[in-house]
Amino acid sequence: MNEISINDTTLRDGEQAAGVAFTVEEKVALASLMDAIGVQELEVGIPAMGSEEARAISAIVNLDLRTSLIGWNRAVRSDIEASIACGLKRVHISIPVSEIQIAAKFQGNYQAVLQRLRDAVEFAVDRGLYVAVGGEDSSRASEAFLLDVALSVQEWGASRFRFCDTVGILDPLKTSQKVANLVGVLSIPVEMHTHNDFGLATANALSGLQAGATSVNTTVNGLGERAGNAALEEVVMALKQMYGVNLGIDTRRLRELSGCVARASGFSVPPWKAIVGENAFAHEAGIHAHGILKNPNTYEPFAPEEVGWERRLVVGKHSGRHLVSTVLQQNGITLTTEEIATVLEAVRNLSVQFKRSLTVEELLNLVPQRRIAHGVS
Ligand SMILES: CC(=O)SCCNC(=O)CCNC(=O)[C@H](O)C(C)(C)COP(=O)(O)OP(=O)(O)OC[C@H]1O[C@@H](n2cnc3c(N)ncnc32)[C@H](O)[C@@H]1OP(=O)(O)O
Ligand SMILES: O=C(O)CCC(=O)C(=O)O
Repeated sequence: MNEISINDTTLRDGEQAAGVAFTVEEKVALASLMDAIGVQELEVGIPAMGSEEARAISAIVNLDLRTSLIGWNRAVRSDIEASIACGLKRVHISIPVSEIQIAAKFQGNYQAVLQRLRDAVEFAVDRGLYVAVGGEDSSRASEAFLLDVALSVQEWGASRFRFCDTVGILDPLKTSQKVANLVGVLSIPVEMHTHNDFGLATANALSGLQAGATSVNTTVNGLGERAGNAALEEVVMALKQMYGVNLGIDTRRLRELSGCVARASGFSVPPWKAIVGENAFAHEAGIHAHGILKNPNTYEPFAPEEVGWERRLVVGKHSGRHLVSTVLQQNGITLTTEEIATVLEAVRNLSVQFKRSLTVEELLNLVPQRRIAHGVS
């Protein structure tokens, strides 16, 4: 793979998730944390929204972070002026490229789309801005028109083209073909923007990178429109672990970042969420726990500490005698094989009754009293 960089859009597409509204303070805190962690670029929001949004973007600009900051704009001069007013030096200009979008927004007039885009790109380039262009709904666009738009903006002075799978309808193979075609004709870098409507956002983002894209839009926790975007933590860890690409991001703080975004967005992370979910490194099942106790690599793709977690072994309905006896021994109790079997039976019954795993205290309460006295003495 080529050199890759992250352009995280938690503060733009992430915040577009229905029901999410960050305060100025939250946007500033999240930008600062992502900067501290080493995310290379942040799409900070939409200056044309004005009021609080513009205030938040200006406040982030004033932090003078190491990370590059880019604002999202329509192909409209006043949007770009709003970005300039916030102090941004980099603008992303979006334009619909599929037939369905152009019909809905530009009465099917392709020439008008190109004209408006040219006007916006040249307006921004003339003002000395770094200009990136996004082909909204690239995945449903005709290949000829997509290439026409991408080559045109390259000629007009844009420095990057974003391939958007706006409604998340691609699979990794189709993504690879479409992105390879684009990369093949462009000399400017291609950025991936993928949505998760079929649960393929991360896979498609990685596929685009393998096909030659060099920048990727992510959001923390996969937050974003509808089913969300490619998750920062998934893309970063997949690149690191599967492809040996280290982006220089402090992955040990990914869990902390996830918690901050969960709190600010008001949406908690499901326990089974890859990388940052609370069960990502928890083991209850007997066969798994037995394996983990011998060698954690049996059931963990990488060490939990790498992303800020600790391994958890929990006793519950699916546990076996190895885990139960290990936890008891850690608490000074050694039981006979028969006694372990009895405790295990009780663990199963209680877990079903409680509909959850047991605390260590609850496990100890299942041990015959005389053994506890014996074990502790
Ligand atoms: C796929 C994506 O995620 S795209 C990003 C979407 N994000 C958002 O919409 C969140 C922020 N949006 C907003 O705050 C508002 O929509 C604003 C400020 C951008 C515009 O607000 P309003 O003027 O009230 O317009 P409204 O949102 O109702 O309609 C969108 C207008 O933008 C036009 N438009 C949509 N995309 C583009 C584009 N890429 N370039 C130029 N014009 C566009 C629409 O055709 C419509 O124009 P019209 O008013 O002439 O019919
Ligand atoms: O940047 C663009 O052009 C649109 C990005 C986007 O949010 C999308 O396509 O879903």
